[in-house]
Amino acid sequence: MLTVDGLGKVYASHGRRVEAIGDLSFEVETGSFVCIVGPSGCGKTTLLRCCAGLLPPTSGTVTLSGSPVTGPPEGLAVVFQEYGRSLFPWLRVADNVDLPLRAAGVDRAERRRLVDEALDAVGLGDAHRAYPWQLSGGMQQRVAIARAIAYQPRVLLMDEPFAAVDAQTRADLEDLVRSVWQRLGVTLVFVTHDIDEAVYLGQRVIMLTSSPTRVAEDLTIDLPDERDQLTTRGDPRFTELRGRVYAQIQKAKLEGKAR
Ligand SMILES: Nc1ncnc2c1ncn2[C@@H]1O[C@H](COP(=O)(O)OP(=O)(O)OP(=O)(O)O)[C@@H](O)[C@H]1O
Repeated sequence: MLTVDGLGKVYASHGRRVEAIGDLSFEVETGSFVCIVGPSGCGKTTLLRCCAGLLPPTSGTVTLSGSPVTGPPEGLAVVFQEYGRSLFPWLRVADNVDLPLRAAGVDRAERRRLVDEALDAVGLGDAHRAYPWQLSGGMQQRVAIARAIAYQPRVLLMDEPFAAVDAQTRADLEDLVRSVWQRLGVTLVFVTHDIDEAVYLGQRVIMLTSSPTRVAEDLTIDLPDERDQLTTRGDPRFTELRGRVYAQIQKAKLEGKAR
């Protein structure tokens, strides 16, 4: 279980004070898939960074399986939006995927197996020896996902990972992430500004208000577990759910402007 309890974050530098997160509390059950949406600048990245132990909260706590998160916890992986900056350009694809396993002290044979398996899973079984800059944006993001999968995390945090790829690649990557989640049983927290994506992917969608951020609504996505781009997105219930999320985000934006 990942628990965010009374989380607050204020950035203060050079005399400027930004209350990015007001007071956030929610729980993510082990093995579940939760999407987080909210207006631009409402603190989604800040929230993920606090969950990943990369940023200390100003108030409140994040706990993972009962232990307070005070630094990057073991068994947690993050996939960021900027794949271009998250891969090392001087390392080949396989070495990029291998890096966290090496750091974790996994033995050589096991590392090779995990790297092969992860690259196969993302459809890059033939790209081991390529450099990241030789690949398209979508392929680079696949490498970043492979690196996270190979590490076999218990918790995977994804921060707008498909924002910079084209629509077709994005649909493929969405399905890839759902299949990885189903196969690995990982706890997945996925931040996106795309309402349709959140409803398509998640079992729950947590909607945030504008800064200072709170939970506006925590919506259960009661669509069948087996999802595909055509049937699911054509389901009248999908349209209802996306309408509800859209209305909530519009409300949050208007309230943000009125503040
Ligand atoms: N390092 C920082 N120092 C000062 N202010 C910051 C810092 N990082 C973020 N902020 C501010 O905190 C607020 C929330 O930023 P954050 O990036 O978490 O939002 P977001 O919801 O992820 O945004 P977007 O949807 O546009 O990606 C913004 O007002 C931003 O300017």
